[in-house]
Amino acid sequence: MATFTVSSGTINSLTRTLPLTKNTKPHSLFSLSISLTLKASKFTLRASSMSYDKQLAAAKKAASLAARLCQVILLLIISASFLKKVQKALLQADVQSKSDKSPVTVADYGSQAVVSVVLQKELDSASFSLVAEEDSGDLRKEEGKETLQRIMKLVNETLTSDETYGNAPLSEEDVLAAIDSGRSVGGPSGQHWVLDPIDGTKGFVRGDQYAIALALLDEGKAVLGVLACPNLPLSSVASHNPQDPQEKVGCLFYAQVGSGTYMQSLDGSTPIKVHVTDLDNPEEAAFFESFEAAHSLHDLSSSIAKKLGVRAPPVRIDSQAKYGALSRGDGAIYLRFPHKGYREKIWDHAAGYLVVAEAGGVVSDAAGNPLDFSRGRYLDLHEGIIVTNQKLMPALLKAVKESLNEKASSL
Ligand SMILES: Nc1ncnc2c1ncn2[C@@H]1O[C@H](COP(=O)(O)O)[C@@H](O)[C@H]1OP(=O)(O)O
Ligand SMILES: [Mg+2]
Ligand SMILES: [Mg+2]
Ligand SMILES: [Mg+2]
Repeated sequence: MATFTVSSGTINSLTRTLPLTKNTKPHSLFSLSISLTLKASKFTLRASSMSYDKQLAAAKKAASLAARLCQVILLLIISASFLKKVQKALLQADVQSKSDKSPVTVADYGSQAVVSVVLQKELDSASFSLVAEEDSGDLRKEEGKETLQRIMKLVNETLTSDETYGNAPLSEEDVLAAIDSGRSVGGPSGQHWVLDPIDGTKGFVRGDQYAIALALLDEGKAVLGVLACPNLPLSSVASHNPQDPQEKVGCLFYAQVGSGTYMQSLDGSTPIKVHVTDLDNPEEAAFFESFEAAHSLHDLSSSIAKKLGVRAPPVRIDSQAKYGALSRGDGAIYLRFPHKGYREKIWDHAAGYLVVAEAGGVVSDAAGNPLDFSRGRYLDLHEGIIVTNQKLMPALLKAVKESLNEKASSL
């Protein structure tokens, strides 16, 4: 039946527009089979989980290739510290500052261009919509010319490393256009890709954790989430020994709505299904927070952890790698409380959200409301974001509420 390829979002909008009157005879509608799907929520789920396989394959390919580009640049940046002054200065030009003072690198731009090109090559580019962090403004300026050439070279090398793309190099203009395809404003209808080409740029530049985070929204809901975490160990972060050269790093997490979360190595091992921890005693919980104190109030997190009775110190890592690590049970709680005035963006959470939700976890704002990705480029939130499993969430919400009240009354 044709409706098997229709997503639940499309079914909802179709049924909204069907001319249903009290005289409508069930058999007269093109598909009262569609209205049956509304009753049969199981079918709707199956339809939605079956519908995104092609997009998932494209998203995994795009994120893996972008990760390859980032790791090449990271090696150069790290080795720059061993090079002579001139080369060092050249490579430091790879890291620049945006108007909001946050860093951006040739890898952020290159990753965004690669993901945009791969998705458009693999899927129907006519209906392509991408909400992404970077834009080409600075690269179009006179002083951005050299950087742009470098990005173009890196993007072309990355794409030709995949034999399916042959050898048709992109021009500077193609690269600029690919980056700027990320200017979509998203919203509640239709399908939109959501990309953070490097989430955790500060971690990337330090050689620590970062992620390429790619999600697909359908009718405002996250239906696919892919997180490539090139520096995340394949084993638990809790037992990871960074001095051990035998320990493998490079994880690819992916989730499709209704189908669970899987992890494989970035170099292509067999995927394994992952699940959040089933811990119910907060005293044994490990909790994640930002490495950067400027990104999240560490004092507030420690007050919450104390109320819960958490004994272990926080695990501080950059980027949505925290969502990936939590989805496989490396830790039980992730707390994020940005400083006043900071507005969270959808690309910083959409992929991580689905990876955790499909692994059995819960992601909400500090008041317990689900995250709403349908409102454009920003997330409108109450205070912060909290993530844990179903069992720990009630106690966590209570501790968060108490700590926020204490903070408010101390001001
Ligand atoms: N002042 C800020 N407060 C909160 N988050 C921020 C701030 N500045 C940048 N970010 C974003 O926070 C995320 C990383 O946070 P963390 O590693 O602390 O979880 C990144 O998405 C980063 O953007 P970017 O994607 O540019 O790195
Ligand atoms: Mg940034
Ligand atoms: Mg980010
Ligand atoms: Mg980013």
